[in-house]
Amino acid sequence: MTDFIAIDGPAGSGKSSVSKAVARKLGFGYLDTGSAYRALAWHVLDRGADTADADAVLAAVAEFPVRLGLDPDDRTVTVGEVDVTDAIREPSVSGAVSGVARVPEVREQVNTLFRSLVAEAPYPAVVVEGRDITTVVAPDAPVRILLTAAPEVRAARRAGELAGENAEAVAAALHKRDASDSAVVDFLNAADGVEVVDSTELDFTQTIDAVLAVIERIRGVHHG
Ligand SMILES: Nc1ncnc2c1ncn2[C@@H]1O[C@H](COP(=O)(O)OP(=O)(O)O)[C@@H](O)[C@H]1O
Ligand SMILES: Nc1ccn([C@@H]2O[C@H](COP(=O)(O)OP(=O)(O)O)[C@@H](O)[C@H]2O)c(=O)n1
Repeated sequence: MTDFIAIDGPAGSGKSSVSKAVARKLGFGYLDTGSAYRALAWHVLDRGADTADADAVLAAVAEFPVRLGLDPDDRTVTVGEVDVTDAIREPSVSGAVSGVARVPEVREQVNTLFRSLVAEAPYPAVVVEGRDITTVVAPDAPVRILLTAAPEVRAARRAGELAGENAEAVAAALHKRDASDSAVVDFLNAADGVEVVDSTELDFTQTIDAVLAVIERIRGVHHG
């Protein structure tokens, strides 16, 4: 059985970059669950529909040929024949994604996909990051981490990535998305047994080391 290393947290807390680095370091797979929600939002928009329309979202998810890899060095995402890797990071998709994430049938369908990708993974473990991995997708995972950082620090990191975008607009969009998303699943408070890593005062390398320390401690305890 492939182990889940479950990591949740709000936007810009470092989930993707830190999880990827940890997976590389340990020779594990990496699954960015947010990219599935983003790809579905892209798919809804591509069909000329609105993600606020739950019926349109359900129609789109019924025909949603998404492909996600587990290689931490290849973040390619495709929908059918279309490579959407870059398009799903566009502000238009970020602004629309919470609409698809709030539809329960969508969550069930993508969760089934995530569990089967991990079950069939050619890795001893997969670092799976998102919002509800520690609580819904893999509540029994041996390692469960909530990665947090102060809101202004998260907004500044995301604005730094989106060069050319207005920093205040990026911050406002990020906080609005967190508010919508946290009404669906709680990723601001750690569930019982979930370890908190707060990266507010840590640089990137220190954050990776903090996550590795949690994994090594828990897996060390489990496997002697
Ligand atoms: N501890 C940290 N210190 C400084 N920058 C960081 C830290 N962790 C992540 N970053 C940077 O912040 C940005 C957002 O991180 P990302 O991994 O995309 O977050 P998330 O997946 O949670 O939205 C990236 O540019 C990343 O390199
Ligand atoms: N497990 C997950 C992962 C993402 N999502 C949704 O997908 C969106 C994009 O997730 P993401 O992880 O790519 O976002 P960032 O934190 O990278 O900005 C979130 O804003 C949520 O709406 C979710 O609902 N559950």
